[in-house]
Amino acid sequence: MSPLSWLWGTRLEAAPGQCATPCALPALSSDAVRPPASPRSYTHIIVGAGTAGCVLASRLTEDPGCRVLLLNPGPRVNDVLSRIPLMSIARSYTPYYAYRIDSVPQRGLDPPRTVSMVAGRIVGGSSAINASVYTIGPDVELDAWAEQLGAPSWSAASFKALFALPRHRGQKDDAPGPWHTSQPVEHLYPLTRHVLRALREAGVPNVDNPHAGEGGPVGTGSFIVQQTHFPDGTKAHAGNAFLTDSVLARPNLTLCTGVSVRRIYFDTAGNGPVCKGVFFEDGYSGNAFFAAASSTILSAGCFHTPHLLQHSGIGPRSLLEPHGIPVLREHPHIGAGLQDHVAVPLQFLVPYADSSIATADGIRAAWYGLRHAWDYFVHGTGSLCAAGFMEGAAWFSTHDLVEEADGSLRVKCKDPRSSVADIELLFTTFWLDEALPRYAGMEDGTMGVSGMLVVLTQPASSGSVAPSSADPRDPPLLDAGYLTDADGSDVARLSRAVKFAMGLAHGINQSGYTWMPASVPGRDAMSGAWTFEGHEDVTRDMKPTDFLDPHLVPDAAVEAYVRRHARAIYHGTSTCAMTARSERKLGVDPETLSLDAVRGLRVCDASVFPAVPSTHPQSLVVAMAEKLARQMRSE
Ligand SMILES: Cc1cc2nc3c(=O)[nH]c(=O)nc-3n(C[C@H](O)[C@H](O)[C@H](O)COP(=O)(O)OP(=O)(O)OC[C@H]3O[C@@H](n4cnc5c(N)ncnc54)[C@H](O)[C@@H]3O)c2cc1C
Repeated sequence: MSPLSWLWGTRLEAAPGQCATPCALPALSSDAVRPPASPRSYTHIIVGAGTAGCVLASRLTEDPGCRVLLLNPGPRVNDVLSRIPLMSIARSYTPYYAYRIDSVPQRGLDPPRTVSMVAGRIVGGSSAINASVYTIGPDVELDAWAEQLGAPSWSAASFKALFALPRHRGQKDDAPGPWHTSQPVEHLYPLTRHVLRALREAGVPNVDNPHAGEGGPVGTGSFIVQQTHFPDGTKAHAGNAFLTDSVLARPNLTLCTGVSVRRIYFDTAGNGPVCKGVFFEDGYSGNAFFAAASSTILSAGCFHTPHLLQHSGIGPRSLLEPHGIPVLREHPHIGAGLQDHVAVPLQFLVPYADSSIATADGIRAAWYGLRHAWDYFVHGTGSLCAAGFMEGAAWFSTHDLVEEADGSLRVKCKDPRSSVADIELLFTTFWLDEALPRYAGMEDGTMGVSGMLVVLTQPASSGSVAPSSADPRDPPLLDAGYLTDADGSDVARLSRAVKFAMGLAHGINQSGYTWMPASVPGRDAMSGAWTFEGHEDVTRDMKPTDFLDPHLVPDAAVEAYVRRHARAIYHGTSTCAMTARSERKLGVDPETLSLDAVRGLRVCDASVFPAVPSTHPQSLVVAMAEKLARQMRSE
């Protein structure tokens, strides 16, 4: 490989030979509503070369008799930055690589505000720009879905062989498929060690490998995060793990990048709509094209899959008619049910050397970069492997939180493998604000910053995806419905978890390690003010570390902080959810992933999950796509 291609990789945007670029198909007028007389035809069209789409394309084309067209708006990118886990996530801020759509103002937040919702645009989709965290949910969660859906194939036992099992560094690489995961960080920042000890003492056991052992992955435990990496430390995502150069060279696979599907074409002549193909548009020339197939799979992700269906006349009448979109088949649930993990960031000051602050600190950044580049390129380890600077994590259920006689909160869980966590704590050695502030307290350069995300992984709230206009090019209206559940359970559980987290921080400070509050309830990170609104009398005599003492912090201050600071962590799901076969409620069939009452169309991406899973979703998206591909090949 030449140094230049090592740096830049090969960008497939319309590469001759590998991409039947739109120019190889006859262009149509941009307002064409009917397909040409003899369109180019494929066995399957896959809409979206994202996480699920890449797996499906790779597996389906193992059968040489099947011809697949894979369509994606963004290019295939394999330059050096896309391979370094820490750098690849930074691309989630750039429109060329990622969609960033502002939600409608979230009325559950105070004050109501928009929240940026992010999804991958390049080949590999969100898996190519995400934080690489690899988690498999507890068996009991999938088993509950299987029962709720009346679909035995969703049980944990049928998924078991489809998950990549994480290995530790140094272990033999025996991953069953192309998807690899590992615990990349060999040296831990001191904070992570303190946090793991504090968690253990508070009842959350330290687990070496949460995915190993009998009875499935743990639902209550604390550990070093596992991330999707190849053995050399390079980021593994669906695009580079499943769509390798040799897969792309298959004559029966056509990857077409730089194009967006604008409408699904249905034949309505017979008994119900039958999907016959898709209209798509070249993002560069604006030309429109049509391709036909007997089977179309929508894998455009939880925002764009329902949006595309709605613009094709499949969705709730009440959302389509105001925009003049003709209703082909009313599907009241398409676009409903958007769920996401919602997170509350707490931020702390730590000794400068125990933080990754140096990466953003002028001349020190160069030295830091060189030191960590050495670790990464020579040993395949270190901070550049830890996307989001995440080292430690913990899961537990708020049902297991009990208040001790001294008022502190502890986790008491009888069987760590039989619980489904509704809280995840994620520890980072960096700040968590998108605005990258300099916190009050860091001015003299002796302190760095670290963060903890308190994540609600089983929210009761949900929202929706809806068309914003008659034009499918306009981004959808996204409403995540954060913290809007009627009985307020989301805020209540998050607040309890924030109190537990503050107790951890308080204990760490008391043990002698400096973990000072920077942004916590009662502390305004930017102004440096310490106060509880309406409780100024309490605040007056409090030292900074007292603001971590859950006994001194009023519940109302914690709840106010939760509503003020809650943010997305981009795990959206459930906008075209599977529904139980017995219920006869229109949705996606759990056994075949076909859309009810429509023929020739399946949905395979995070939008089909009946609810957001309790752990990070990419492992389940990949396993589901593997499962569907096996099933389709045996049909
Ligand atoms: C910033 C970020 C960090 C995350 N971190 C983690 C993590 O650490 N661990 C984890 O497990 N999960 C994480 N996630 C979530 C996880 O990556 C997603 O849940 C998962 O990858 C979704 O897969 P998908 O196949 O449903 O959709 P995607 O992977 O998003 O794929 C959708 C594809 O469809 C394409 N598309 C969209 N519209 C059209 C159209 N009109 N025509 C054709 N193609 C179209 C898109 O370009 C994209 O390639 C993160 C997500 C983000 C955004």
